[in-house]
Amino acid sequence: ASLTPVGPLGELTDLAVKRVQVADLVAAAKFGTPQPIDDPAREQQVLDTVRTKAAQLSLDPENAARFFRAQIEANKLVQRGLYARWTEHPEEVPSRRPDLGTEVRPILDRLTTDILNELKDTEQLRKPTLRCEIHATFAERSAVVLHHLDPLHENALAEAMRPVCSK
Ligand SMILES: O=C(O)C(=O)C[C@]1(C(=O)O)C=C[C@@H](O)C=C1
Repeated sequence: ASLTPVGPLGELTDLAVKRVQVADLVAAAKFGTPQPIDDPAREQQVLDTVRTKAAQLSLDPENAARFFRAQIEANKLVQRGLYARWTEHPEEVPSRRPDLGTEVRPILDRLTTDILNELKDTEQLRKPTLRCEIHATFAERSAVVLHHLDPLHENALAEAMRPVCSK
């Protein structure tokens, strides 16, 4: 059985869901350590990689970077939400702390590649049109149901998908 959201933006939406879900691992890696949620140097590195790989795919690098800035904002939204939750309910803090550098960021790096390939595959559709907005809405709504997203991750997904039709 496929758990991919419906329509031509289903795969891209699915990858955005995966990225906001990895935010749980990022938060688990950082919570209770001095490592801050915001890491501007890492963000710069992610965006530099995005621009380089976008150019290799003949995608507009600035458009791709805009999409990834939204992915990063969405990721931080989840991290902050989980910090608030875990501060209030310490019993919900994950028992294992994943390693950010060797375990969590490599997952994000693979998602960067996958998302860029989907941006390429959906390039024709992703224009500021009602058609694109409708497909984005359907994919988002189905993702929320398929993945049982809680309000925190649902809001983060909405943030992540905001620039999807703004080619
Ligand atoms: O890699 C991290 O440390 C993260 O928190 C993930 C992430 C991202 O979404 O790529 C988000 C916030 C940080 O400022 C840097 C990067």
